[in-house]
Amino acid sequence: MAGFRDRDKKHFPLTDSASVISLFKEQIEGPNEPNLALLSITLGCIENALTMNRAIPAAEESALLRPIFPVVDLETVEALYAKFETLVRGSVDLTHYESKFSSRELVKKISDVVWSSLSRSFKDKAHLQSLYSFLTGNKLDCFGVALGVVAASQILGCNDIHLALSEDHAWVVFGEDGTDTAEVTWHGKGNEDKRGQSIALSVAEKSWLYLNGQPVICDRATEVAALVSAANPSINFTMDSIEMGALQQELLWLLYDKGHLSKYPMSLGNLGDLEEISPTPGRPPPLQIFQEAITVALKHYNNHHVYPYTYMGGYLYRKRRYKEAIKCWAEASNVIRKFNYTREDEEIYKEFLDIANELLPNIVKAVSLNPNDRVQLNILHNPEVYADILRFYDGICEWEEGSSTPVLHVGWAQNLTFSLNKFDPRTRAKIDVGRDEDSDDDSDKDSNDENDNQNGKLSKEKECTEKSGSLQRKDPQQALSVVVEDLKKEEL
Ligand SMILES: CC1(C)CN=C(N2CCN(c3ncnc4sc(C(F)(F)C(F)(F)F)cc34)CC2)S1
Repeated sequence: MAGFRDRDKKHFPLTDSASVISLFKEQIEGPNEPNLALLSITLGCIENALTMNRAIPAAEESALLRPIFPVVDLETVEALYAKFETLVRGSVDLTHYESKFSSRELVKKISDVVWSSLSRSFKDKAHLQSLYSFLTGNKLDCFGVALGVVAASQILGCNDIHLALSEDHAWVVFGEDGTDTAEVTWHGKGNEDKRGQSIALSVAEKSWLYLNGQPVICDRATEVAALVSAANPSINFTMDSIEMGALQQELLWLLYDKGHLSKYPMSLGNLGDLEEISPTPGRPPPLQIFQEAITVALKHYNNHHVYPYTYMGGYLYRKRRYKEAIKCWAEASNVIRKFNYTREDEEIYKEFLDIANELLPNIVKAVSLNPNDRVQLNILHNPEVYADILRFYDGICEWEEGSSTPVLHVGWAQNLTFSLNKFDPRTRAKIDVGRDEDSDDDSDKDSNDENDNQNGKLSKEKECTEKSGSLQRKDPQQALSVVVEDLKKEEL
């Protein structure tokens, strides 16, 4: 049972990042499980002090120089913790729930306790992810509600209730073997919340939002990693708190060294981004951390996570390593093609739209401006790069196939042709799209069709042929130009 123990209290008042690190270190090392409410309140209090109302009036120029780490008093944290504990224990009468393991009704009740305390103001601002925000402002974002439910569960002694994380949604798992699932928060804008409902396999099977049944299932230490990862050092659109970013970075390395990021690709991505901003001496370079996230996704999540590839692709793009960035985006597309697009997948749609309609065209423009740039080895004459761009688009076409909602529109086609036409025709002739030689025995293809049909996904050949006449994918450029024609017709 979590509680605010004397061993926790001895760290206070927290006066610098070292004291925060030692509090988290002791909490993670045990012997008791880390107290999520205590850590979320504490980190939220520090984030609030370091990022809110930081507009520095010119008169206080010296403020820019003076260290501003806030002092976190025991009284402040203890009062907020007691408020949360009173709310939770006062609202949930555990005598109504006799079972050793949690029931769906109990999970829904705990979710209702957090939910009913929320103010109605809009919830997609920053800094709404901690219990500090909940207890001082009755505001939480969708992640914060899920974390609050798990922190409340811990206070109630429901140690089977744990956080489940996809790349854009959070829910809980519970029950005897931890495989029951329940929505506890909302998702996106204008979607009715489904709190209390299970993440039925039918929904999870093909949608990116639920990662096809491959979410990150947290234990208490991974839940600490999630609340640390969710910390937000930004002061405003253009400025970050250096102190908050450094604290988040040190906490992530503490969790990394204890193995608590080893099944959490996004937290490794966050760490890689922080290392790019401010490298820690003696630690691996960002690229190695991003590679580790990809390896985790391959090993533990059957390569169903997109973000490990877009973390690395974004980094390589910023370093102007365009050939490698495009390779990463082709790999990201190789993941998304396994899903069917649904209307709640907007976040990843925007990610691919940005790559296709901003980043790729920027690269093609940049390298065509100075074709003799030895560094770029003029990627417009590199058949591998051209093939990767085709793979990138092919994955998005396959993502759309069998989906309830269309993905592509003529804007995509315009950018597609802009990017592809910049490649030298001889280069385009050099690639092999791996089309099958005309084989006599079509049985395996039929069986493929059959399997594909079962998953509601027609085979690429069949769908592509149907979509664009008797196309035999002789020439990829022809294939794409036919798809482009179709899209233009649809637009008219
Ligand atoms: C390559 C990128 C565009 C750069 N940042 C990315 N992030 C930033 C951090 N981020 C995250 N980083 C750590 N953990 C989580 S859990 C989570 C979520 F499940 F969606 C939740 F909880 F609903 F918000 C999101 C998320 C979301 C993805 S992906």
